Amino acid sequence: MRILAIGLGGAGTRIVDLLYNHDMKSRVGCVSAIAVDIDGNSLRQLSNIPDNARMHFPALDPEIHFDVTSTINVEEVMNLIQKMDNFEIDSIMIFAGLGGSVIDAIPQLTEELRKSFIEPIFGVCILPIRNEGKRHSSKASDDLKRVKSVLDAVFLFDNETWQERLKAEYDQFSVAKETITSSYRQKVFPDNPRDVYAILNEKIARQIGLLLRAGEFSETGVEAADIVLDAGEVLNTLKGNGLVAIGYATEPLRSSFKDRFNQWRSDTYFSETSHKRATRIVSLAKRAVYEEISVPCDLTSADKALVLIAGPSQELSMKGFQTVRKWIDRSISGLEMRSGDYPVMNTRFVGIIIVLAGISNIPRVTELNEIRRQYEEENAAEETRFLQQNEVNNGILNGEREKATVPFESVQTETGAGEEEKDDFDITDLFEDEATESEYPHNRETEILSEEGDYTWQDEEEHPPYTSMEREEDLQNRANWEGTMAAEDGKQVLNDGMITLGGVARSEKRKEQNKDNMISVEGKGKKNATDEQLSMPGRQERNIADMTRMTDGGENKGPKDSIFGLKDIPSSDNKGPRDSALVGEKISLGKQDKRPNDASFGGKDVSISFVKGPNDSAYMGRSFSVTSPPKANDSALMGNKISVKSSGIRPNDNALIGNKISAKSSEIRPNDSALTGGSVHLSRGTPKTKEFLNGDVKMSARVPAPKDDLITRAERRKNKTQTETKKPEIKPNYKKGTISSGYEKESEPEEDDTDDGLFWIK
Ligand SMILES: Nc1nc2c(ncn2[C@@H]2O[C@H](COP(=O)(O)OP(=O)(O)OP(=O)(O)O)[C@@H](O)[C@H]2O)c(=O)[nH]1
Repeated sequence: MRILAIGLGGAGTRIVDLLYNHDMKSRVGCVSAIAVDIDGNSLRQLSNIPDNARMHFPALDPEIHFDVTSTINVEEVMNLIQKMDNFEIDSIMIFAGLGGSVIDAIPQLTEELRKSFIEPIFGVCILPIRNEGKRHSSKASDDLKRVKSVLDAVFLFDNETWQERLKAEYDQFSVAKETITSSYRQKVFPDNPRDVYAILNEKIARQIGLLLRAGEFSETGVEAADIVLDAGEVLNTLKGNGLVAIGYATEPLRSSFKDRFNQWRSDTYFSETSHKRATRIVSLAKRAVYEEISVPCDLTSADKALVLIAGPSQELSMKGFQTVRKWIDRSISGLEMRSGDYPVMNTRFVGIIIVLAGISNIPRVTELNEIRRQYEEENAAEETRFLQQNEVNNGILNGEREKATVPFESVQTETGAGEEEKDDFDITDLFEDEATESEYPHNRETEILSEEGDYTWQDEEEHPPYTSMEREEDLQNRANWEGTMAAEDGKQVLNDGMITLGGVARSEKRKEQNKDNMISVEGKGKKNATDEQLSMPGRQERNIADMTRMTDGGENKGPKDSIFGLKDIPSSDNKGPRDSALVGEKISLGKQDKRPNDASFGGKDVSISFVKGPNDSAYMGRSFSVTSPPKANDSALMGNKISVKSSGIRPNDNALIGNKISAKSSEIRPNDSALTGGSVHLSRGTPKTKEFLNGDVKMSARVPAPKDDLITRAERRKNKTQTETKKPEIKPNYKKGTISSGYEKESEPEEDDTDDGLFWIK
């Protein structure tokens, strides 16, 4: 899927920078990137996005109030986008950190983009870490509501979850390696925020990048992509579906000499280990959904899903795959589930990607909303107290001494005065308080309060403008978080130059208040093991998913179409399967009254007799045998081995493509450039072309002669044979996976260049 990636702010630009880097390394070229920020320092530190694609909009004076939406000139951004050499894109993706300031530009930017692009616009948004403070989390909650309402879908990635998870993983790894003398093998979780972000960004870029690269080729014409996935499949899963999460889990395959040797052992060996391979796919899927997911969520609240498995074909267990499909299909609340398997040769990994779209239950989002609610309540209480205190002060200034001496709880609390101090109230205390409090940015609210007499930030949809003062506080909170992270390990905080800290001084008291504002959300238990799983509430009135064995389709109700597959599909049932129903290693249908309609057949061995002909691009697989059907019309037959017997009507278009084609007793010959393949056998043809037939192409008696390319090709082949030119075997460009939109492209053998699975699928 080709995208225009727009990075906004520190988080957005850094992630897009990395995504762009991965894209260049993979030589696929499906990402066109620009970075927009108000922080020039952060922009300068990017290392991959070209300079002319970085846009810096400095605030006139960061110390005074500035509005991000007017600071960032959206028209200039649009000009740059239009000037860019934009290839045909399938969608636009905007990357930004929730709770930051630059994300405020999304609504405006989206509005402009929609004027020029009809492609869907998605967001990739980062949820903040808890320690960044209540105000930050509260703004993140507001931001999410706002961007969700203007974008077609929003991918979420939770910094908090992933930071904890990776830290636990690193800790576990270091403990495990303590016995090893060479310290360089120890992985230590960094305490520098920049390095933490770098690790998190790597995860995000990998999850998103792999999904994008699936289905793209390198421009050089070299078959760099092993997976071809129709971008439409991904877009259909995402579009109009609110919040999206991606789960991505991989497992390295053992590559000892013995294992390599075992690859050449008999089929019996593989059948013995088939259960093991199936279990691996299932456990990878569980990991992808429960552990390695961009934001932990309730699977049963998802509306749509997309499942892809990839790896060496002999390791991809169809049984495991079908079990996973069935599990996901039954678990999600919606009905749409897409899936595909992608055999990738020469890789040492097996992996799975699971995309869940339209999720309604994401605990972290609920938590942010709750923090926002609490924060607003606290703000309201504080403002009320402040107003009351102002009134008291005014009373004192007006000489109303008695009014000032009225016991006032909040004043006592603020000053820490005990009961005995009640009578010794000193007017100077109030002035001190006033001086201290004057630093609090309350002017606007005070005005509102004095006018309306009550606090009015109750409207859920009303978002108070994000002032530069608030921004400074956020930055301060973030600095606290950075400090805390370092302090945990007793290490010095390094100045990473990545995040510019604001320069507005605050009183000690205000800092204390900030501390109070820090949330104390019920902490997650420290993860001790990586296999710890989230336990999500199960869905009511659903069968318990069978994760280990193949499950029957269900009692009296017919199984969903997507459940068909595997070895055999019963041939006696007259009710034809509906949709993309037939996927499996071996499919056999006989005497069906009703033809299967859509792109129904995908599998290794498909055998169909006496069926009402499938009409679309129905047959795709390795080996086909079609007996006496009405003609297959479109580009129907594609596979390694195609055999058409007694066809009443010829297949017309570019119908036959495969390694080995055998058409017997065809009454009418295929006319167009119909026959393409390594080995073509037509019987009952006219003898006149015999002189041209050589090598793999044979024609006998009564089939009308092919008059198109075939003759030329046969002649060419003959000449080549005569000059003893060694001719490489002709292979079709595409080899079928198991869904209609998924093709495996055969690529040159290529060694993995990393051991982390990053480029094992390009
Ligand atoms: N994963 C990840 N998250 C980041 C990164 N930088 C910042 N964040 C998170 O994103 C949130 C927004 O931060 P930024 O993107 O730096 O904010 P901004 O939009 O540039 O606005 P400022 O508030 O001016 O910094 C922060 O609260 C962090 O939680 C990063 O490089 N990677």
